Amino acid sequence: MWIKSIELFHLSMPLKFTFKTSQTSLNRRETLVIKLMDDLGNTGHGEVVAFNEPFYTKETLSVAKRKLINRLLPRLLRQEIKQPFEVHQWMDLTHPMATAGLENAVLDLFARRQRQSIMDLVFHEETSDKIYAGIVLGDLDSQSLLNQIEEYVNEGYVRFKIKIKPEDGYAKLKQIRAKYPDLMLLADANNSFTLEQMRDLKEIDELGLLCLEEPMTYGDFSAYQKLQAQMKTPLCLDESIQFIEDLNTAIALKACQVVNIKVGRVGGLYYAKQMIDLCRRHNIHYWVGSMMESGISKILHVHLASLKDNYIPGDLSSSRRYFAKDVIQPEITVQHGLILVPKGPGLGVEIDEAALKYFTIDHTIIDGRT
Ligand SMILES: O=C(O)CCC(=O)c1ccccc1C(=O)O
Ligand SMILES: [Mg+2]
Repeated sequence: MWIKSIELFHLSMPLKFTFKTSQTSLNRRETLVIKLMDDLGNTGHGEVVAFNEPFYTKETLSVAKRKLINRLLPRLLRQEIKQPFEVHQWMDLTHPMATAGLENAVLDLFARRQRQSIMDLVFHEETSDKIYAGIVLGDLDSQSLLNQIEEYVNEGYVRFKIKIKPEDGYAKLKQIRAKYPDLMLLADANNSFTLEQMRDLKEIDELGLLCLEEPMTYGDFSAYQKLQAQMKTPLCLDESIQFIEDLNTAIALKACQVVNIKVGRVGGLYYAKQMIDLCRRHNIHYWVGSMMESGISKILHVHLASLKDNYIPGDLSSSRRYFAKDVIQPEITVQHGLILVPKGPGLGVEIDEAALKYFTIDHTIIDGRT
């Protein structure tokens, strides 16, 4: 396969709500969309989901963009692509989200060209036709949390993740639990606790959470090891696991029981699959997160969540919860708590070109002469 044209769309999508975590506050989401076209006129899309500020991982959107324009994308025009994952032979993992966006676009293109779903191309196993959705709620006051949970439970959602910080995380979760004793509930602390707060952590441990995501400093596997030894609640790693080595270390130290898989964070579906294989071999649970992305990356995560041994429903909910409009057609919708997995070629959805254009704040054509 030869790639004939490459476009890069820098999107800015206003969020319908302010998303507050222990680390940041977001009211608009900027990402990059890579559009590739092959010699037969097929197209493929991938999204680069780095943030403007390095609050989550170190990679920023501006650095990822520069590297894609100057180095990575021009290379795609110079050689024949025989297999989608061969791009990893010449891309390193210094900017995993740039790498992932490029790989995802090549994969979508390759799969569409073969009239095959990306999941059939990459995983040779049975997948679900529909998956349970999951809501993520930011660090809101208790009353807003309770109101929103009620609203979403009434809409049919069954799984809730709450962003917490040490000051009031336990109090909020306790109130939710009191009202919803059987709700599928988890909490994400985004690195805001330390082992000094063991008393709070022990209290949280009594709430029957599905898991506790990233309580300790990221990458501090020895802190996770100590904490997991004292908690019944499975610890879940997200930002601490960026490379296969991180996962190997976590497994060796018994630092977690669960891993949140996000394609962008780990550098593409190639690495996500390796991590899933590793989790399966070591009886570590995995499930699928995501990061307030447009439908292009969200739907990829919906596909990944259609693997049948996901531990819990993912951070995957309707497009309209986040944005006034999405850039994919059909948008992601949730009915009776479920999302249908689109089974068509590639990502199984089309791009809404008008919406893509509407959200674009910068457009670059890569002609190979840069
Ligand atoms: O609603 C979503 O897309 C998931 C939100 C989420 O939890 C998140 C969003 C941005 C950055 C990091 C995280 C996280 O999982 O830690
Ligand atoms: Mg997280």
